[in-house]
Amino acid sequence: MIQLDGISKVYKIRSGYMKYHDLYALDSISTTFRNNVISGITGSSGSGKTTLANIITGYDTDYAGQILYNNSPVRTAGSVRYVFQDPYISMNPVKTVEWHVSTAASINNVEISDAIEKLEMAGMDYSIYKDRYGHSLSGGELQKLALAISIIPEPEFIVLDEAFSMMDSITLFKTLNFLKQLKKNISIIYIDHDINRVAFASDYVYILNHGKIIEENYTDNIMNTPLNDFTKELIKYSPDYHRRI
Ligand SMILES: Nc1ncnc2c1ncn2[C@@H]1O[C@H](COP(=O)(O)OP(=O)(O)OP(=O)(O)O)[C@@H](O)[C@H]1O
Repeated sequence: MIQLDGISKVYKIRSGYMKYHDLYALDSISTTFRNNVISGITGSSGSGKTTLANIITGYDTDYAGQILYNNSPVRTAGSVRYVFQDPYISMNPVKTVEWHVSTAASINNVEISDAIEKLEMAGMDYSIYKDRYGHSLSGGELQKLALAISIIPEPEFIVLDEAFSMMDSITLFKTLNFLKQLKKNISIIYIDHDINRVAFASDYVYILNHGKIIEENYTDNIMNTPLNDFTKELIKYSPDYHRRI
């Protein structure tokens, strides 16, 4: 369980010569991400999703408020893994798939056969991909590899920040269904700006707007009886063939 208590993140934005104003990327967020569920976070561009992911994963430590990981302010090493938006940054382009998998296995003291199994579960055939270099993989393939690497150590939580944005719809469908198997062992925070994708994958949904959680609820409640006007807009304007103009 990850509990956030009054998390705020302020950027100083230059607004003229020697003049600055405060931008609240996150504004006093208090909530809980429970174990063994898929928690979906959505909201418009700039609403604070990546900022929140950076803080939960310990990537950004410059914030106000407190975070508790299973009731402790100290995050156990490796207990929360982060899958970034951009796999071209997180995966090494001049190393092979075999190198990525074996390195993740040895760093985390995992049998190579178990690490390969994780890759296969994430939808990559090891025998086909093992000699491929990072630079030769497509964005979607790299994103599958990044997901597999994140689950090799069996962390308590993974935080997926737009981590499947380059996948085609069939691969995405299979990957989101795979998350549903994963959640038995790994708790998941899934961030996506598309509320329909978040609703498809998640048990519980958090709506971020201007750095605040303006609504959170079980997925069916959010999608069928949204309370906040902004949530209603996110649903209304999410692209859907049946409502095309
Ligand atoms: N390093 C920075 N300096 C100043 N402002 C920043 C910085 N990083 C983010 N911001 C601002 O903080 C706010 C939240 O940004 P964040 O990247 O968390 O949004 P987001 O919801 O992830 O957006 P997107 O869906 O477009 O990735 C935005 O207004 C952004 O411009």
